[in-house]
Amino acid sequence: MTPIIDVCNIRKSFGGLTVIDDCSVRIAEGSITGMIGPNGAGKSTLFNIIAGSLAPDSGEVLLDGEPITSLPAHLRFHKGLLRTFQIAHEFSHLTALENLMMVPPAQEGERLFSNWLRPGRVRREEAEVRRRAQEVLDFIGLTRVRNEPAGNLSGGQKKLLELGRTMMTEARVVLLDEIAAGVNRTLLGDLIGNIERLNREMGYTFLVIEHDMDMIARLCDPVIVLAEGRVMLEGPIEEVQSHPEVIEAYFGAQSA
Ligand SMILES: Nc1ncnc2c1ncn2[C@@H]1O[C@H](COP(=O)(O)OP(=O)(O)OP(=O)(O)O)[C@@H](O)[C@H]1O
Repeated sequence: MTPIIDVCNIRKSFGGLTVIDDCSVRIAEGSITGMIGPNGAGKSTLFNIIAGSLAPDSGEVLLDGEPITSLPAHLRFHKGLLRTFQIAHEFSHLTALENLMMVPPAQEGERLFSNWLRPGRVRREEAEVRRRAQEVLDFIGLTRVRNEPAGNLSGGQKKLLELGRTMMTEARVVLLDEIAAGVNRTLLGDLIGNIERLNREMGYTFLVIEHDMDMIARLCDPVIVLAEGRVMLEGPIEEVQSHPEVIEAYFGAQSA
């Protein structure tokens, strides 16, 4: 397999507590890889280390074979590695369409100098961004609410819009952290359908942390089980779900 993300021997402690313990993970290009594990297993910490919002104590993260361990999150973003975020508070008054239009980095319209020197070009680029944003709304099925402030959207619609924001960039690897939480079943179906289409039609690789096992089962292959900051097991969901140690550590812990 060709790993697009290669996490090598990562360690991370908080105070005296070792949270990620010599952990190595490879994410295959073009996969939708799930990550599960009991509460406190270190999933979010590892995510933050991959996304660049947290520095490991040691170890290396590679993107396409290139070390990115010391790159800040915004530079990883420009390389196509990004995570979805809740629509930030300051964007909640902007419409769904405007939220998408805010995404492209280095918009010409934001540069005073180029505004002044090349207003025609700025207008053309803005029209192009608007057209792209409209296409994204059509793709994710939110055309109906294009002019609604994002703050008025339902939880599920906000998640779809977050996913849409990744389509306004040159995303290659998208990290999804608990996006099923608080989403009704119908919209969850839309969300899953869109993730599959982005994977199939646009070649996105996804890494998905999720407590919703139904979503993991429908979407992810392989599934990585993290426990106590290490990979306990990796494989297809059927294999993972029937593994005695996983039942004990994860499903046992959940049903307890
Ligand atoms: N900034 C921090 N400072 C101190 N301890 C932290 C910090 N971030 C995480 N931890 C601790 O690290 C451990 C792993 O947390 P993490 O959030 O990565 O686990 P998780 O697998 O994502 O859990 P959950 O499924 O509950 O979200 C926990 O014991 C948590 O309390």
